[in-house]
Amino acid sequence: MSRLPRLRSSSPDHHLTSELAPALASAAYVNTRKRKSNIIDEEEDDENDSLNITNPAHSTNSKDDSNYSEAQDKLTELGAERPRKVAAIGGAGSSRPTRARTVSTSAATKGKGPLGPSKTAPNLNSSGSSDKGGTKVPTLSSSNFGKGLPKSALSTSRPPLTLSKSTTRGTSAPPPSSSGGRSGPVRVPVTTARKPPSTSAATTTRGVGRTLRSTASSSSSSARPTKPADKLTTIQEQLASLEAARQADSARLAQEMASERSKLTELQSHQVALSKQLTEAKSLELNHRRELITYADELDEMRKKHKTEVMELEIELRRREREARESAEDLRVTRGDLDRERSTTEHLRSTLHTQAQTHLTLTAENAALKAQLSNLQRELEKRDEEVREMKLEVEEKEKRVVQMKKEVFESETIRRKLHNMVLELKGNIRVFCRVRPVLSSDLPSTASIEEVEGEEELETIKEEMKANMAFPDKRDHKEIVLYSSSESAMGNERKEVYSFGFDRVFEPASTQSEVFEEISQLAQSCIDGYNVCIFAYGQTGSGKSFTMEGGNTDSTAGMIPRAVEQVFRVAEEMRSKGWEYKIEGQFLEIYNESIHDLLSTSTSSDPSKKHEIKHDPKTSRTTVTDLTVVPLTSPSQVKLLLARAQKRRSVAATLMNERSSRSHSVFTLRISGMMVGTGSSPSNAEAEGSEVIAGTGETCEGCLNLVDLAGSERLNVSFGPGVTEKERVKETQSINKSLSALGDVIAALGERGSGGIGSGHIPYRNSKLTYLLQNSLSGSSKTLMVLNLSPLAAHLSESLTSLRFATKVNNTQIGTAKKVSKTNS
Ligand SMILES: Nc1ncnc2c1ncn2[C@@H]1O[C@H](COP(=O)(O)OP(=O)(O)OP(=O)(O)O)[C@@H](O)[C@H]1O
Repeated sequence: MSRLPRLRSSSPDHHLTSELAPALASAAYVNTRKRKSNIIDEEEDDENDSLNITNPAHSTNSKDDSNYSEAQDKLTELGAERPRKVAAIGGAGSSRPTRARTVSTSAATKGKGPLGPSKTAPNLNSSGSSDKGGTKVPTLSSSNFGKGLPKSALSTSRPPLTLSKSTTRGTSAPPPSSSGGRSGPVRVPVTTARKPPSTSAATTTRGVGRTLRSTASSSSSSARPTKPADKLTTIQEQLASLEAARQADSARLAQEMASERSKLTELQSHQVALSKQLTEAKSLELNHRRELITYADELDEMRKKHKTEVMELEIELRRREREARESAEDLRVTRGDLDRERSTTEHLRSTLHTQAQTHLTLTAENAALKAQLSNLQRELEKRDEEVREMKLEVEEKEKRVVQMKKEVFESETIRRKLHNMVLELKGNIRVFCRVRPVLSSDLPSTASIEEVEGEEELETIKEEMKANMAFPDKRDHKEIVLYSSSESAMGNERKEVYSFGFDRVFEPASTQSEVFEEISQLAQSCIDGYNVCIFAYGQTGSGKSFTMEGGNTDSTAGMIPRAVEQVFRVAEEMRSKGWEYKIEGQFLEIYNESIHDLLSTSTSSDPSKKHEIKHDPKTSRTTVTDLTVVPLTSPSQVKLLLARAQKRRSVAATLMNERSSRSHSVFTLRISGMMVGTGSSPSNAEAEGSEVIAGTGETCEGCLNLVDLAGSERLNVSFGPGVTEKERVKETQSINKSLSALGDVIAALGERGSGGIGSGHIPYRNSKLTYLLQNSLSGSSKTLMVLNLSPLAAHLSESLTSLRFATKVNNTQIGTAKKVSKTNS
């Protein structure tokens, strides 16, 4: 860049223009004259054709004028072109030469810019159009022409030549630049400036010819009839004047041609010199342009490099700024952390202070605790000593427990013996008497409850219905007295008193639990391995079923559920004493001397099933074939069995009406026990942790029979309307047979026990009932008969019969009961 001014100063415009202008002007002039001469020749030919007049002088003048004009244009062009090129180099700076030339050309065409009209253009005076004068010849003014040309070329004594500006040239040539401030040369358009003068001259010449011809023709046409000779004379005069003028011009032009030729020679030598200078200038310009290109390339390179560096610096700057921001953020965070750390440190200091105080306190407490610990250790040692002593004591006591258990076992055996002795002393067959209360159902239909107004009246009626009974033994409850009055044959009232004594008499107000309290001893005997048989004897409606089965509530539960409950309870108690028990139950009915299974799950009784009674003399065990035997695991299970049996009896009752009153039902509870010892069985929970007592293997099997006998009445009072005579007779015979057989068996047992006659035979086989209860009625069993009595006076006779039968049984000595047991040892 710094070298550019130097280039501009070394090539000033004015210097190059002053050197080139003369040579260019002469060269342009020669070329222009050559071309112009050809054009003039052509125009002269045209004029000669139209006028048929040959005028060499005029031809020469026209050719010279046009050549001069063209040379002037060429000079103008050359003079304008050189400064333009130099100006382009100096002014454009970095612009390339070729490009500058192109721009200059277009600008010259438009007549604008540095290549506008040159200063020489205004010097070309236009001295009017040839159209006006018609004969005016264009002249070149020497004063104007001298500018821009070498003085040597203009110093000729050539007459002033006035270049008449034609209308065509004036309108087509561009006007002088209005920007006047520009000092560059104005280029005259070459194309338009070259031809119009000659064309104008030719046109003028041709116009003159045509004018002459038209004038001649018009004058000849108009004057011919009048003065043709005058016209011809006028024309000849004009021709003469024209010829004189032409000759003068020819002479002048010849002189000028000579001077022009010498100028041409001089100009050619100048042209050669200028060509050399031009070549040198071009090479210099080329070098400068190369340098410029090189500098421009270097400049571009430097600019790119600079731009790259600037960009890198900007990136670096942004990176530094970002790092600065990050550093500032880190600094802020670090300050925050530092503040927090300071506060934490403060807090820790205060905590440390507190901890130090706490440490002192704890140290003091620790010392105290150590002292306390040593005390506790001493105490612990003392306690350990005590524990050891207590362990020894426990061991001693455990030994005592084992010893006591053995004593319990032995005492249990003794208890059983004593219990059995007590029962034997009481008698192996005992009789209880129970009188049921008067029920609302006992009231006559004429005195139903609804009709009875008050409780007292009801009680009064009940008292009136009662038989005259008394229970004089208020201490032992063993006596019942019945009073009856009858008329004798003489008509006198005969009062009779019947006193009966039994093992226990239960008044109407007695409860189920009071009755069972006496019976429970027999249940205990059953668990101990004795066969027990409990009868409920009495007329229909006397309360046999109530006594044996009872009601649905716990308070009204009968002997069967209570006995079962007690058996389970005692069996559980005996478990801790080394005894394991298995309990089974069966429930059958004897009706018309045939056995029916009341626990069968079939809906109807199978007549094909014949239940037979079998006795095992070795085990003294009685079994009934095809009878359902249910293992019992809980007392509540018995209630379900009783309900099932009741259901089957109800089904049978629909067929035979009140069959329960006309049949014997026997519930048998079979209890099998074994002395397995303690700890030998996982189910013996109480033995865990205690010393194991080996089982003796002793077994026992008891059988508890709870019998609800058929109604003992011998009259047909309770038979229903649906019972046929034959059935009635058969039922009555069966009941009488079985009950009398029972009485016979008891009587036979009594006789054998007392050593009387017929002691050898016991008629068990006379009825199914006695045969079934053979082992429970023999001397090896305990038998209890509960006599149920109706309290009603209407049933007094039957009550007396029952009391007499019971007394007979009660007076029987069956013998000594035997325990059914085996000992492995
Ligand atoms: N001690 C009593 N206390 C209250 N009610 C009783 C008592 N004894 C019996 N009964 C009632 O008397 C009625 C007859 O009793 P139950 O059916 O037991 O007589 P039964 O002798 O068994 O007659 P059947 O021989 O016809 O079976 C029943 O309604 C019963 O509830």
